[in-house]
Amino acid sequence: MSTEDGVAGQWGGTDVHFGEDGGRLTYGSYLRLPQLLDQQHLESDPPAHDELLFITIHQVYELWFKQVLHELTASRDAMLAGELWLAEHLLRRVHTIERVQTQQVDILETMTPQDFGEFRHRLSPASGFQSVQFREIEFLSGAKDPSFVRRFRGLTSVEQERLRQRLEEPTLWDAYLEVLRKAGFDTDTEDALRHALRKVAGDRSQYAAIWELAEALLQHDELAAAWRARHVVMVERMIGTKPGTGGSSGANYLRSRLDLRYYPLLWNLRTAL
Ligand code: HEM
Ligand SMILES: N[C@@H](CC(=O)c1ccccc1NC=O)C(=O)O
Repeated sequence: MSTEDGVAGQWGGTDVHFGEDGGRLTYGSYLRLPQLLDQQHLESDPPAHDELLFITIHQVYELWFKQVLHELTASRDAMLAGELWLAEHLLRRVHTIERVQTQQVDILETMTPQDFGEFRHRLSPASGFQSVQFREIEFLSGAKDPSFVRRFRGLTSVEQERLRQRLEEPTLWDAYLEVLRKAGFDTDTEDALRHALRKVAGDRSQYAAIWELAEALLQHDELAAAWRARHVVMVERMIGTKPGTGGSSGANYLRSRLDLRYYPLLWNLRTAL
């Protein structure tokens, strides 16, 4: 038996041509690989070896941001529809993606400051500060800050519209308040809300789903904070105290954002437990 016969036998004894079922869908056409793999264009000339890594890492971040927005939007809508198990299930998927995103910093840190320096000067005034999806995640999570929209330079009208929409629509926190109201809690004042959160925390057998949802929100908040902390340390390693290509003070600006929390009341609750 020839090697060819052996392979054919293994796959059912017929002459199989993988992915040629009437010339329809293939792996590459389904995943749009010709398009996807043609989107890495270096600014450096002659090409700096590490610029491909820099572009790839950022593109992977943006793909995960797209997925995170998909899941967070659905989680918010599940809360509004009273489907608490689904809201929690989707948030847990988001946590897993967020952990991977923070770990990706390890890959970028295999680039030295000297090798980054070969193409960094070509990037100005572009910067991660201009990531629309990153800002959408912040807004949807609960940290709406319209001043970021004003500070964006060079947004397309589609991007502007996406951010405007995110500023208008309910956040994950708004949806959680709706969950509390449906369970009979008063959420009109901050005091009433604190009282509701303490009550949920104090009777976990009665409010299991509502408590677990709050824990999943807090986890999302903690993982976002972990990414910010990891990013700023990477920045110090790469560029020290140099100003950023986006026009900010660099690491100093990023440090000013480390205290950001999406759900301060869930953190304050800890002191009262
Ligand atoms: C060599 C690696 C990196 C360096 C040196 C760096 C540096 C910086 C600096 C200095 C800023 C402040 C804005 C400015 O440029 O003035 C910034 C902001 C930002 N960067 Fe990076 N960055 C790096 C990698 C990344 C990666 C991989 C991502 C993933 C998407 C990212 C996302 C962001 C975001 C979202 C902001 C805005 C943060 C905020 O406003 O809170 N950065 N970065
Ligand atoms: N802001 C960085 C450059 C940088 O990292 C960057 C540049 C263009 C697009 C995305 C970037 N990533 C994060 O800021 C710097 O100042 O070195």
